[in-house]
Amino acid sequence: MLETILAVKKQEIDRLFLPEEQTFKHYSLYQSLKNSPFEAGLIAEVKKASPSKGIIREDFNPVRIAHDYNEAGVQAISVLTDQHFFQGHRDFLTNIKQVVDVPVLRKDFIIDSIQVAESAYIGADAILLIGEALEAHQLHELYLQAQELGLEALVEVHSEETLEKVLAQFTPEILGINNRNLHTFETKLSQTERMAKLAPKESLLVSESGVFTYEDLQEVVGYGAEAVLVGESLMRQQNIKQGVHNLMKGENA
Ligand SMILES: O=C(O)c1ccccc1NCC(=O)[C@H](O)[C@H](O)COP(=O)(O)O
Repeated sequence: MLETILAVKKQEIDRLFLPEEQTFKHYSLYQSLKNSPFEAGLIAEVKKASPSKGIIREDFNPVRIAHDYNEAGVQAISVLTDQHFFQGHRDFLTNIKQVVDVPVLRKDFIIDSIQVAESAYIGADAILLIGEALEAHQLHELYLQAQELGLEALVEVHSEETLEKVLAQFTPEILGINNRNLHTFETKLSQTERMAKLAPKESLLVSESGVFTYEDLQEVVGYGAEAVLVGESLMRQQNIKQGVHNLMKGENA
């Protein structure tokens, strides 16, 4: 699946145009996650559909969802901007940026410098860079480009092999462990346990995918995660604010 997504992404890049320049207020993802009042920082995702689950939320108003996340006290909002596989759009991010005062992460498959520039143009505070999608030197170049443009990067890896490859090049400030294997879609929270042992102490560790409940949150925090990235579980909640509360504090709190 990852190869298919990247092949489509390359075609999109050939047709990509930059939108008009706008000014946006910036928020730091790292600082926001570090200062979370919960047991871990929460990056709450705006995600209508996915290759592994199909449509996740029929009643999908991205700005309303992001507004509710913001009111619920999340530390950051992740916005899927990929259209083809996730039914996202880059305009979702720009529109969301107008109504929230937390950092906004652009969730897409970034493999080219023009997409990093585009991310700054559309108002992202941070971008996702996927270790499995890039050579380590390319990833580092895009990371440095993002920094020059005032963006942070969440550097995501799934396997030990990819983590070693990235760390041989540089130490990311924010390191995501994706519990989902992007080739098979198998998702195990124990991936965070395995990978946390190899992660540098200096990196802020984010556990991504497959976190559904407060018990799941406690499990990955126990493995060393300082933040979680959650999509499906929150997107299936009718009441988003209650969903954030239940996830971060437990249903009986
Ligand atoms: O979610 C998918 O099916 C997927 C498939 C292929 C590549 C990436 C995919 N997801 C991106 C993500 O990393 C998740 O949206 C994110 O970590 C949240 O996961 P979840 O809480 O399990 O929705």
